Amino acid sequence: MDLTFCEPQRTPSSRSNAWYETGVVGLGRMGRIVVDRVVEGGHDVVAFDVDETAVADASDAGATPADSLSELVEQLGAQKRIWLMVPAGDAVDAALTELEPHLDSEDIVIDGGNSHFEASLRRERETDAAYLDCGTSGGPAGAEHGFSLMIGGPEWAYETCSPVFDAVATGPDGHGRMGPAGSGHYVKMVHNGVEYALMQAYGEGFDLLANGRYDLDLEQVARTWNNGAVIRSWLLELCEEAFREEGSNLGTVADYVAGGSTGTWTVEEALTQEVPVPLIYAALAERFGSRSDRFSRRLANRLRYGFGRHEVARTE
Ligand SMILES: NC(=O)C1=CN([C@@H]2O[C@H](COP(=O)(O)OP(=O)(O)OC[C@H]3O[C@@H](n4cnc5c(N)ncnc54)[C@H](O)[C@@H]3O)[C@@H](O)[C@H]2O)C=CC1
Ligand SMILES: O=C(CO)[C@H](O)[C@H](O)COP(=O)(O)O
Repeated sequence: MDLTFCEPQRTPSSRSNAWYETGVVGLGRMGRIVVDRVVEGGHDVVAFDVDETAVADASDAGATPADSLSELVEQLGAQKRIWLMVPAGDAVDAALTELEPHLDSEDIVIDGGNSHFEASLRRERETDAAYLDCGTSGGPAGAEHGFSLMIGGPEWAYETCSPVFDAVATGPDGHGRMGPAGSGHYVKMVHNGVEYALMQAYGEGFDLLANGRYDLDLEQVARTWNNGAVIRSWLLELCEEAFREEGSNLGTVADYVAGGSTGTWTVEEALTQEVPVPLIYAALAERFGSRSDRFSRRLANRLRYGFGRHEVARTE
């Protein structure tokens, strides 16, 4: 396995450990939490989103509003630190393209979204600023306790931004520099693969309990497991919450799971590295399989008739 990413050769002409202002771009579910926690941490924030209402709300929460990216840059002054929390993909490139004429090697851009690590490597090469790829975990629930931040990029930039990472994360232990450019988003990609597999494992266990020999209260099972059991976890607490709010049979919750991009990247990378990840792949396949009638199951149904004259189950 050869995963030798090059450390960026650029270094700023002068370093500063002082924290100035943080620009936050993208004020949705996650970006707004970044704003709130940075403000609560005693730092100044300049906030921009293409959605004017989101900017006004962030302003009410103590951020300085910006009507455009160029206004955000003007308000930040020298040594800009800009945290992108926009959807992965085109929105990141669009923001960077607009920011780029205003950036130099003293500036730092943090991408806190779920970007593919190879896109982050490209962006790190293309920008004049120091680029930190920051995998973010904790979801909107992180508003209260903070996120877990997995960060890749130059060490000086990571150290410079540490006060703000302390504020956005659960604390100093809630963030870490994983390594050079790309490594933050690489670790987050694998994190999401693990997330898929854990969700699948809990799902299968509760499926058997829901359809097994006993009439069980699954909220009670989850609560009991969450108190001291080997398999206790935050995802299991979310299972407990789901059964409490939806009932043991999950009520009207559909047999359909959206998402899938980060799990797909994990499986693709595992194939490239020839590392077996059968659980993560199975979880991803189950997710894809939830989106339509399973052709493979329908064919198996018909093939049993072919070889054994077993009755074919039909929809009508
Ligand atoms: N929601 C979650 O649980 C988690 C999300 N993430 C990642 O964080 C990133 C943001 O996710 P969310 O906050 O959930 O998305 P969201 O959809 O709630 O918010 C995205 C915000 O970005 C704004 N936006 C889009 N393009 C923009 C642009 N060019 N300039 C300025 N603003 C722009 C939108 O108006 C919106 O307010 C994504 O990459 C996501 O994958 C990471 C971990 C957990
Ligand atoms: O990163 C996350 C959690 O850790 C996000 O919630 C992400 O959207 C989850 O991935 P998917 O949408 O594929 O389920």
